[in-house]
Amino acid sequence: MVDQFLEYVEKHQNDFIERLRKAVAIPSVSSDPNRRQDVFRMSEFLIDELKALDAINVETRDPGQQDFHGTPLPLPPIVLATVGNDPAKKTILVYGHYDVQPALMEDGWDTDPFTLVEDEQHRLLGRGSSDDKGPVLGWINVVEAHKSLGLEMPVNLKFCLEGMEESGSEGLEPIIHEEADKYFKDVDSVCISDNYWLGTTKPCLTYGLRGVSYFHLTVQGPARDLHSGVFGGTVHEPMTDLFALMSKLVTPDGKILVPGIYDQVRPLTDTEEKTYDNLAFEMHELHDAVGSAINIHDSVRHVLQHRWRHPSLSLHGVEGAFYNPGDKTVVPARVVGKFSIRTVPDMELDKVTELVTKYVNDEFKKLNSKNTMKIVCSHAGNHWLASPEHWSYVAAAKAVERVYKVKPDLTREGGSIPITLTFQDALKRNVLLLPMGRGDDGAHSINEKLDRSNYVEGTKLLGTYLYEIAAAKPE
Ligand SMILES: C[C@H](N)C(=O)N[C@@H](Cc1c[nH]cn1)C(=O)O
Ligand SMILES: [Zn+2]
Ligand SMILES: [Zn+2]
Repeated sequence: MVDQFLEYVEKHQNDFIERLRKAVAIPSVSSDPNRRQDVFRMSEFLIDELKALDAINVETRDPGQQDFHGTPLPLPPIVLATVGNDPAKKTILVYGHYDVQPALMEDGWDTDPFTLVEDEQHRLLGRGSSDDKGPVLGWINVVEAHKSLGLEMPVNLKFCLEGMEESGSEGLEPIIHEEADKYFKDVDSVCISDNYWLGTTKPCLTYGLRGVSYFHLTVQGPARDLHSGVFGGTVHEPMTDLFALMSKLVTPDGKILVPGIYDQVRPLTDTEEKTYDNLAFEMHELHDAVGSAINIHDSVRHVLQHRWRHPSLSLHGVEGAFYNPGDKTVVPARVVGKFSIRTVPDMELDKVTELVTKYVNDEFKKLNSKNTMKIVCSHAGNHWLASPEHWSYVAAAKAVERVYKVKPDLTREGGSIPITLTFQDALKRNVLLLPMGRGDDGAHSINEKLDRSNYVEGTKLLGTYLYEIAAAKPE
C-alpha cells in the first residue's frame, strides 16, 4: 500500500504545487493587524481543503481576542480535523501553523513574496513555502492520496492548525488544556513539521527547540516629532537613549550582557558533547545559508552548540524610526526597540523577564535622561527537549531510510515553536519534529523557498512515517 501511495505522490506533484500556490497567495501575516482578515481567509482555505477530503469532524475553536495596543483584535481560529477513528489504530496528532512572517518587495525579494514561483533550480519561492504552509499541505497531500486511491489511512490522524504561531501562539495554550481530555483524548503521539534540516542534503529528526522571550523597549520624549535643526542639542532624544540601551544588551560577538542570564544554563556534559560528533554539517553550509562568511565561532561544533544549547540575544528593529530613502532631518518622538532572547534548558521565562527588566531600568537611570522608558515582554515561549528513543522517532527514522536511503541526523533546533512543550506536558505524549525543508530555505528572510524535491519527498516521508507507525510492534 505504501508503494501505491508513493507512486501517487510522484505522479501528482504538480497538483500539490498548485495547492501550495493557492496557499502562498494568501498573505496570512499574523503580526500585521491589517492582514488579520487574510489570516482568517487562510483558515477558511484549509477548512475547505480538509472538508473536500472527507476529513470527518472539521471543527474550529475560537481563541478569543488579542489586545493590540489597546485595540481588541479577533484571533484566528484553531482548526481541528479528524481523519479516521479506528480504535485499533494509533492516533497521531499533527500540529502546524498557517500564519507567516511579514514580507515586502522592498525588503529585497527578487519576486513577489505572495506569488509562488518555481525557478530553474526547481525551488518554490514564496513566503510560507517552507515555514509552514508547505509542510501543513504535505499532510493534506497525504490524506488526498489515500482518498483518491481508495486506501485506508494507516493511522487515525488529528489536525491542530493555528494562525498565530509567528506571534507567540496567543490563545492556543488554554485550548490545548481544555481539549486534553476531549479532542486530544485518544492521541498517542504528536508530530510537528515546522523546522528545517541542518544543511541541504541530509534529513533529520529534531528533539529540541530553544524558547523565545520577546521584548519591546519604548522610549518616549517630545509630544511630537521634532525638527533636528531647531531642537537638536537642546532636548533628550528618544532614539539616542534607545540606541544607548540597545548597545548594552549584547556584544558584537554574541555575548549577552544582562547580568545573571547565563546562571541557569544547563552545564554541558561529556555525554551531551558526544551528540555533536559526526553531524552532517559543514561551515560552508552555514556560509551558504547566511550568504556570507560571518561566523562568530570557528568550529562547526561550537556553531551548533550556540544554535541549540546556548542562549542568544538578537536585535530586530525599531518602530517609529525614520527608515525611508532620503535624508529627513527628524527627531522621532517615540521609538520602540524590539529584541528577543532565545532561551535554553534550564532557563525560566519569569527569571529572564525579571533580569532583563531590572538591567534595562538600571542602565536607563545611568543615562540621566528626562525621557520616559518602558520595557515589556510581549510574548514568551519555553524551550523543549524530548526523548528521541520513543517509538515515534524509531518509525520516523525508518521512514527517512525508506524515502531518502540514509539514516537521519538527530538534531536540536535554534528556533522556537512555543506550543511544543504544552503538547508534551498537557497531553503527556511524546512530540517528534519531522522537518520537510532545508537549512538554507530562508525562513523569515527574503526569497523564502522550499525545493520541489523537499515538498514531494517530504510528502512521501510524512505518509511513510504513518505506515511505519502502523507497522511497529505494540509497546
Ligand atoms: C521554527 C518555527 N518555524 C519558527 O519560525 N518559529 C518562530 C516562532 C516565533 C516566536 N515568536 C515569533 N515567532 C521563531 O522561532 O521565530
Ligand atoms: Zn517561523
Ligand atoms: Zn514555523
